[in-house]
Amino acid sequence: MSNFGNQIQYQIYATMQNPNPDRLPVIYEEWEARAREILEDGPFYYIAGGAGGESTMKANLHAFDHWKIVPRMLRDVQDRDLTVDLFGKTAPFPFLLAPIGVQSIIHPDGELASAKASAKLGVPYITSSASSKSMEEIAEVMGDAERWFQLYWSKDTDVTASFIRRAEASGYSAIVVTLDTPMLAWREQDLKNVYLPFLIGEGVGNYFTDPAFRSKLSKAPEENPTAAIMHWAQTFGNPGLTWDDLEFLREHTRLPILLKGILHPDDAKRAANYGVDGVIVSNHGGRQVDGAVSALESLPRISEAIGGQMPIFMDSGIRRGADAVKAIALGAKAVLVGRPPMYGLAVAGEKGVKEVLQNMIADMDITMALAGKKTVTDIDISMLTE
Ligand SMILES: Cc1cc2nc3c(=O)[nH]c(=O)nc-3n(C[C@H](O)[C@H](O)[C@H](O)COP(=O)(O)O)c2cc1C
Ligand SMILES: CCCCCCC(=O)C(=O)O
Repeated sequence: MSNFGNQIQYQIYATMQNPNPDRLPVIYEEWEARAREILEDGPFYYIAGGAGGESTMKANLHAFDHWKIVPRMLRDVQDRDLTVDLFGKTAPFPFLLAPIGVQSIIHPDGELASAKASAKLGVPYITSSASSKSMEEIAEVMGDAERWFQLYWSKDTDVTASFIRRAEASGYSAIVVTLDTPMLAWREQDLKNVYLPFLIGEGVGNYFTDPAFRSKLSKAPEENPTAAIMHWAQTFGNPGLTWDDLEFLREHTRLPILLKGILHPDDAKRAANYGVDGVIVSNHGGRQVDGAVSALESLPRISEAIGGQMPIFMDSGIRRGADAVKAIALGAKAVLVGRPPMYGLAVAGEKGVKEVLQNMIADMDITMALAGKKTVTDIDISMLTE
C-alpha cells in the first residue's frame, strides 16, 4: 500500500521550515523556464517545440481542461495502491518514462541519468532507438530495473532485426514500435535555428554501435562520421510500411509488441486484429502532424473500440498528477511522461529527473485519494464530468 503522496508532502513541509535557495522547482512551468535559461536555443526548442504552428502541441494540454474530476467523500482512502500490472509484472506506479532520443543535447549524462533516475523509482524506462547512448550502456546502468525498447523501423530490415536482437539480449522486456515518425515533421523552430542534432552526430549511438548498420558502411563511423550520418539519414525511417509488415516483427520477437502513435479507433482495432499486445495513444507530443487531434480526445474513442482486448497507454500532454488520473479514467492503463523529466534533466541531471517523477507520482497519489479512489484500478470514467 502506498502513501507516496503524503511522504513527499512531509518533505515539502520540512523544506519550508528550512528554506534552501538552490531548491529545485516544483511547478512544471518553472522547470521549463529553468531549462530555457540553461540550454541554447537549438536544443531547447528541439525539446519544447512542435510541428508547424504548434496547434496540436497546445491542444494536447487544453484537452485536459475538457474533463473534470468529481471528487467523492468518506471512502476510506487511507491506504492506497498505485501499482499496475504491465504484461504480468507489477509496476509500482502508473507512469513510464516516454522514449526520448538525443538526450545528450540536454545533459552530458543524457539517457544514463534519466534511466538511473527511473530505475531508482521503479518507473519503467523506454529507451529510444535515437538515444545518444547505446541501448546496452543504458541497460547496464539500470541493473534489473524494468525497461522497454522503442523501435524506429529502419528501411534496412537487417538493422531493425538487429535492434530487436540487441534489445532482447540486454534485458528489455517489451518492444514499442513508433509509427508516427517515418520521417521528421515540418518543425519550424528547428528550421529557424538550423538545428538537427542527428546531423552533428547526436542520437545515433544505437546505430553507430550496431553490427548490421556498421556492416553496410565502407568505413567505420569513427573513421568517416559524415558518411555514416548520411547513411543513417537515408535509412532511418520507412514510410513504405503497411500493416502486413507487422508480421516481420512477430517473427523476430516473442516480447510484447506495442504500437505507439495510434489516434484512430479503427487503427487500434486493426492493431488488436494483427495480434499486437498494446497501443500507445500519442501524437508524439504535437511534434509530427500539426493540426492532429489531441491524444486525450482520441483516448476514450480508442478505449471504446478496443473494449479491453489489450492494454492502452497514453502520452502527449501529461504534466501533473490530475492529468494522469484523467487519462486513466478515460481508458489508459498507465501514462508516459515526456518533456517534464527532460526539463528536470536539463536543470539537475539524474536528480532533476527523479524530482520531476517523484513529484508527479505524489501529485497523482494525492489527487486520487482526494477524489475518493484507493487504487489505480478503481479509477474509471464515472469519476469524470465533461
Ligand atoms: C526531445 C524529444 C525527443 C523525442 N524522441 C522520441 C523518440 O526517439 N522516439 C519516440 O517514440 N518518441 C519520441 N518523442 C516523443 C515522446 O515519446 C512522447 O510521445 C512525447 O514527448 C509526449 O508529449 P509530451 O512530452 O508533450 O507529453 C520525443 C519527444 C521529445 C520532446
Ligand atoms: C529523423 C527523425 C528522428 C526523430 C527521433 C527523435 C524524435 O522522435 C523526436 O520527436 O525528435
